[in-house]
Amino acid sequence: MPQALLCMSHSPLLEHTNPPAEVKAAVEEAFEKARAFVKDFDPDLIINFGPDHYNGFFYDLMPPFCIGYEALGTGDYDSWEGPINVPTSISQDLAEYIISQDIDTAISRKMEVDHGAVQPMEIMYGNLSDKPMIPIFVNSVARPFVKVSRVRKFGQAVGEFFKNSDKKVLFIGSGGLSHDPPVPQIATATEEQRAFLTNGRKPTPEARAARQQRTIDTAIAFAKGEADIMDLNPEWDQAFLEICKSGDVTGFDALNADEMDAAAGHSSHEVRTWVAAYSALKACGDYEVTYEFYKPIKEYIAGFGVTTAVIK
Ligand SMILES: O=C(O)CCc1cccc(O)c1O
Ligand SMILES: [Fe+2]
Repeated sequence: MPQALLCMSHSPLLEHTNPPAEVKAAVEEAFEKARAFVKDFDPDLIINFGPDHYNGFFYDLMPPFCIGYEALGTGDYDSWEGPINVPTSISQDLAEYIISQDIDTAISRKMEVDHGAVQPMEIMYGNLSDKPMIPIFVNSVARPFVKVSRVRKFGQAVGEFFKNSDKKVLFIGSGGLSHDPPVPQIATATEEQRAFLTNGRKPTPEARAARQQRTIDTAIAFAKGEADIMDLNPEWDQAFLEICKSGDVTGFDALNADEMDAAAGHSSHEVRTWVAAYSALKACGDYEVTYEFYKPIKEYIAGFGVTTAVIK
């Protein structure tokens, strides 16, 4: 059965800040195009490569990759909260296949996934309880990072597993492109932030609300040119989109984490989810990108991209 791909940026600010009406309309149109694509492809199974922002994964135990056997949404920023419809036996077979290919992966029987992982599914389907989905965590904020070539090989192994599947599989990647939202980094964290990054699971409602308000305030200031975060980088984003469209996923290998921090912001590493998804699709066959949307949107703190692709 065939495979397809949807990669898109996410932002918890979609419902919290107000870009100009034409920008909102353009984003809504991109979502509509993506929904039509997904509806037309009508997958049996979703393989969802998602990041996490210290809602499900912390420095008490930080794997580069983790396959969810069972999972639940953390509900941060009013995202999906509670159980997700994960086909556990397929997750298990996938993990067994990946390690048989000399690629390591963590697994979780209770994986917690945040807004970053669930937002594409919420936009496509409105819930995470109907369509079967295997959540795959790809570490995209917490150093140390594996090389991008490793993410490509991990994605490739996932793709190979589904190449001859009897199910129609949609690979989703969620995140990016250039952006630098106010997520603390371990290297520059205060004592209080270090404690949160290591042990911040199940925040109090007050702590969660404060964190969310800080992001919203930063986005509003950023749009006015007044925030102390790095600018978006449309040139970097376009170059990344060119690699996606080239069909040569080894082109991702040249991405380097230090350079990405400097050029595209400390959350640009979320494109690792795209690298994994595109590499998975490529393992199933030569692909073509059938739709691309891109706009740098300060109110969402995101170089905002949406792409779809199919096997040629
Ligand atoms: O509070 C957070 O954890 C960061 C929220 C956030 C903001 C803008 C773009 C993103 O991709 C994102 O995840
Ligand atoms: Fe994010």
